[in-house]
Amino acid sequence: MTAPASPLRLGVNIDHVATIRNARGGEHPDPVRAAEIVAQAGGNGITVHLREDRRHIRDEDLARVLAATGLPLNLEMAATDEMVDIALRHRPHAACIVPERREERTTEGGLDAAGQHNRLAPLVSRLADAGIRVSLFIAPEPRQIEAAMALRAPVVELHTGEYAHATGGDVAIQLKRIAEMAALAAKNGIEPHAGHGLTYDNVQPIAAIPQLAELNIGHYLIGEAIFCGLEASVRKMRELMDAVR
Ligand SMILES: CC(=O)[C@@H](O)[C@H](O)COP(=O)(O)O
Ligand SMILES: NCC(=O)COP(=O)(O)O
Repeated sequence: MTAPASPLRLGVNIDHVATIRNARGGEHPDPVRAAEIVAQAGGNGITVHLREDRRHIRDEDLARVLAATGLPLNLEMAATDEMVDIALRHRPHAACIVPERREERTTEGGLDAAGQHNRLAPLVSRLADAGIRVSLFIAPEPRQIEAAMALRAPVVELHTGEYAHATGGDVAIQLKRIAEMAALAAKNGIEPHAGHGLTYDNVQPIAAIPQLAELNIGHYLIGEAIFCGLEASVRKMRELMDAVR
């Protein structure tokens, strides 16, 4: 008999509220208001990515977003001393280490945890020693899960971008990779999360993977919010996820 799947949390990435705000350089729309609406709509967490170039979320947003709701904050950040210092000052619930290339349009791949053990180990320790739950945003590959184990990361977030962009028979191949890596992570005591590029149309096969504990979804929800409002877009995503768990 298979064990029932555990509840699946929805973390809402509000970066692109700040993208729109920054387009005009003022204060509207405010990511704090977005965080409050996510809380009302049944989101389980807030995710923000403080990019090195500050193209959306900015330093001054962090304290305000943290104070806005009782929801846990997942701070996505590059593996740099500057970002670790910021995380230690703000003490978010979780810090998700992501790869960053200044010129990229979005986070195109996973963190090469396997190839950067020595660089990542002291950063992971500093965060963990401060009581911050460390997550590694990795491609769904066995060697990256093994690297997360070696780094004693309690969480991995599996990059779903290749799945989201797949077509035809490749969709099932990419889904299988994610399902297998979620199972491998869970078997080894690591809590698997997933995210990137998820939409109403592609979320359910991912949400049905029983080991996954959290999905982080942003760009699509903020885009849909333009048409139906943020509360409605979060509620609809929640319903789609709940329908398969
Ligand atoms: C790591 C990740 O997937 C998120 O940060 C998401 O991509 C939103 O930020 P960008 O759109 O700036 O990549
Ligand atoms: N880590 C993934 C995330 O936070 C949201 O990614 P996206 O839905 O904006 O592509």
